[in-house]
Amino acid sequence: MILMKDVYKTYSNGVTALSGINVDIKQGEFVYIVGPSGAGKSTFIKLMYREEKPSSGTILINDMNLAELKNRQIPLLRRKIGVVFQDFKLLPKLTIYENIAYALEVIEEPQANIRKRVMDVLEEVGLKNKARSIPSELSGGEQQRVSIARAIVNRPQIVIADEPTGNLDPDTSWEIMKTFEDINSNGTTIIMATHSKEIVNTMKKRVIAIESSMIVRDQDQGEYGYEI
Ligand SMILES: Nc1ncnc2c1ncn2[C@@H]1O[C@H](COP(=O)(O)OP(=O)(O)OP(=O)(O)O)[C@@H](O)[C@H]1O
Repeated sequence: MILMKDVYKTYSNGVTALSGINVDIKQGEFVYIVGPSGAGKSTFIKLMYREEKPSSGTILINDMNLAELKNRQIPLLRRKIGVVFQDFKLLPKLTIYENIAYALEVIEEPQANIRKRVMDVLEEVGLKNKARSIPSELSGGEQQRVSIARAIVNRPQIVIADEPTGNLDPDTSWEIMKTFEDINSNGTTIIMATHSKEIVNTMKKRVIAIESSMIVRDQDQGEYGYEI
């Protein structure tokens, strides 16, 4: 379902962020990406949703080869993948409803379906009563739940998250992790970069560790493995 074969990524400034990456992630897996700052985790994630292109190698997402993907095909990929960021990336002037509806409008979902789909997903994350609020009226944890709702409103097969609890306190982080577990229990693949030792060690999922641009560990029911 997600396959990387001999993937390299060197940025235009000459920094090699990934070298010789080989990985195979099956539908329904929950995978943590761990490793020191600057190791290449965000780059690994950006390659999967085609924010960045590999310098060489093959990346297959459901048989779609991202290295060969044309720009006009990117919306097709984004229907399969939802993305959640540390800083939420909500549009500050739009309501919660509009923020989520926007994700459906850009993929040209028929208007008639949008209202029901947005309200359904807001119910799933427990924020139906916040539909008319704007992001600054919500707590950090609520804003992150909105961004998760936006990521899953297309019912993607894969959700990728780059340090989604990085700006949240421990209790709120656990609520967010519960939401990700619920999404995963419906068969959605989750790939999450994190610096949270406590979360990784408690959840006992597959752990891929990246150090200095290479995968140095790939364990089922793995541990965080670093002191901080
Ligand atoms: N757009 C870019 N242009 C040039 N170099 C970059 C770019 N993005 C990242 N890098 C470099 O690539 C390397 C890997 O960065 P990356 O952001 O993937 O690391 P990371 O493991 O996600 O780090 P962190 O845990 O701090 O978020 C770093 O040396 C970084 O400076």
